[in-house]
Amino acid sequence: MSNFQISLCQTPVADDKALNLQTAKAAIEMAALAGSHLVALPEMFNCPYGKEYFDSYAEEFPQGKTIKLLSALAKKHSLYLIGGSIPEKENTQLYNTCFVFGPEGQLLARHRKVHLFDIDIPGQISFKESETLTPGDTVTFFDTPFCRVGIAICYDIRFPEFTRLMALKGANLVVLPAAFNMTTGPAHWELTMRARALDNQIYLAAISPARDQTANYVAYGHSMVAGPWGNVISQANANPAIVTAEIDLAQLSKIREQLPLLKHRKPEIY
Ligand SMILES: NC(=O)CCC(=O)C(=O)O
Repeated sequence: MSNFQISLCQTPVADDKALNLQTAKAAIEMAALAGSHLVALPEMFNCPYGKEYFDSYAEEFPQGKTIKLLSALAKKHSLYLIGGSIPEKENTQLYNTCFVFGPEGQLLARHRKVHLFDIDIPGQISFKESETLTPGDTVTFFDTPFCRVGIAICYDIRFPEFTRLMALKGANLVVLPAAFNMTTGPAHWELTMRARALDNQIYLAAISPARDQTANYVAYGHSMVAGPWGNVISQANANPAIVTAEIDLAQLSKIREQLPLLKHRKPEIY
């Protein structure tokens, strides 16, 4: 099969974890009804994005409430469910983790954010994930009957080598649960997603929470799918939304034949 449909659920995130789960469940159900084969949620979709929240919202695999819900929903709707990310606890460590479940409800992948978001732009935004979170250390994929899918989380996308590795290992789609902010979002969100898609001639799907101006960390929104030509296929604004797009693998192959960027690399020189 060379075409399949994906949906990105740009859900709002509240302080109330149970409400966040209800919101995610309703969005996944809508995406399933729309006929999507793969559905994805935003970064930290069950928890406000702030280091003071991570520990109390964190869950352990496999018994965590969010984790069990994601597995059950993937099975119920028989789809690939990329569970955004949640704070995950293992022993005493906390991670920013994406759990991926397949159509039988089975765990297919677990990506722990590798590049922690530690930035300081005076007067605008300061954030230090490394004060509470431990980084992961793997490049993460899973296989579907459609194509291989790579997973990264938000700031991971800033590092071109990371996405390039996924493309070289055969990922045709990279899914990125993310939460850019109101400083870097307008400046870099679309540019970065399109650049990673174009350089690697892949589809790139980035999913943000909806914007909440009253939150401590205001997410940019604008969940989007970029294509292998570097084009924007579909993009939300800042409001809650479900972004649906067709992934056309024949088109991807055609672009790679006509403009064989990956074949023309000279790694022996660089
Ligand atoms: N949650 C994150 O990793 C935020 C990354 C971000 O905003 C950026 O500009 O990069």
